[in-house]
Amino acid sequence: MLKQLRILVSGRTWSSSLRHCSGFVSRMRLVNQLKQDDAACAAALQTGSIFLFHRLNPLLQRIPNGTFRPATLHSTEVQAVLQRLGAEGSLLQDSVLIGCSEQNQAQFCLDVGQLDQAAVEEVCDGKFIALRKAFFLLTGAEAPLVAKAQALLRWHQTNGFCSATGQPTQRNQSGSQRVCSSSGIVYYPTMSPVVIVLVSDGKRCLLGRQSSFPKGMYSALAGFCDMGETLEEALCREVAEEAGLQVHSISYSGSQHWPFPHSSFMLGCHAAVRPEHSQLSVDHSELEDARWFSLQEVSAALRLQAPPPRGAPPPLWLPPKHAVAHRLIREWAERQSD
Ligand SMILES: NC(=O)C1=CN([C@@H]2O[C@H](COP(=O)(O)OP(=O)(O)OC[C@H]3O[C@@H](n4cnc5c(N)ncnc54)[C@H](O)[C@@H]3O)[C@@H](O)[C@H]2O)C=CC1
Ligand SMILES: [Mg+2]
Repeated sequence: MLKQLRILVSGRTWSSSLRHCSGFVSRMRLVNQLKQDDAACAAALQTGSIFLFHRLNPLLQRIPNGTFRPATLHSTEVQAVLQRLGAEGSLLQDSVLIGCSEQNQAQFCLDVGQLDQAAVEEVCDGKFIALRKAFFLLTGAEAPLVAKAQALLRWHQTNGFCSATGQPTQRNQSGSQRVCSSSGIVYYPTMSPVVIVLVSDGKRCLLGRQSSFPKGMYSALAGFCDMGETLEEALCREVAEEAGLQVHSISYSGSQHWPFPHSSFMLGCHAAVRPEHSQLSVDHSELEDARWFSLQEVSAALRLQAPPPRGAPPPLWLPPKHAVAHRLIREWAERQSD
């Protein structure tokens, strides 16, 4: 492991200090070092693994048990693909650092949108699949990494110019920042904070749906935080706006990065309303519908394994397992059953 680390950081002396660190600590320190040190990051790219995208769609491979995983190629394999398709080898340098594997191998992502999609798919034995669909197909732990990769690639594709001077911005080797070539202003990737809350009246939970959701799907209420708001203020405002309710007893559950529509930082909470104040007044400009659901209805939806067949009347359908909304709904159902 140390030998590998030394190669990755081109012999920098700090690698010896990692000898006493846990695997997790050494990985975090390696990623932090690679963000700051262009030469070390360029060296790590030569031995790293790469997640490929085509116009922000990740490359997935079907594995023998019928499930999907993101295709991860060694950088030498990506170079061979580029060569075979007649692309510039320097395209590899556009790779963006996304993390570090448990084997201390640096992980990158690269968008090959300028190459012919079908040709890359054939050479790599995979398919580029829209992230919304890929999110339902990926059951392993890689889904958050793929989401992070897409978010970073999108940020680079849309932040090529300084919003103060209009001049081009240049990225560092890892892609952790961009700097305006004229003013020196430094830009970092951004996320929008979103509060998401499962409201309960003690016996039932409140779920809503937007018209853009798949038929039958309901989720916890969510909304973007306004500038200057606390998490609690944003939560109370969103529930008041969308459902006409006043909540109390807010408790934090967990967070997640969510790549849609761009890059949101979801802050998941539970909250309560008094049963005598549970009369809904739904804002239909924001939500197509919002309703109270019983434990029985929610438990049945949690047991569903596959989407409802086309044409069948849709039962209650919940967001995918790795969405924080799913986690909030499951937590509520477990507490009710206790
Ligand atoms: N991971 C999960 O479990 C879930 C994630 N979500 C995500 O939460 C996000 C927010 O939920 P909504 O009910 O749509 O929010 P919302 O209730 O705040 O309404 C969306 C509107 O807010 C405005 N807005 C304010 N700041 C914005 C910003 N930074 N970016 C975009 N729009 C902004 C826009 O006018 C937009 O149409 C959604 O984009 C959705 O993808 C929603 C439910 C479940
Ligand atoms: Mg909303």
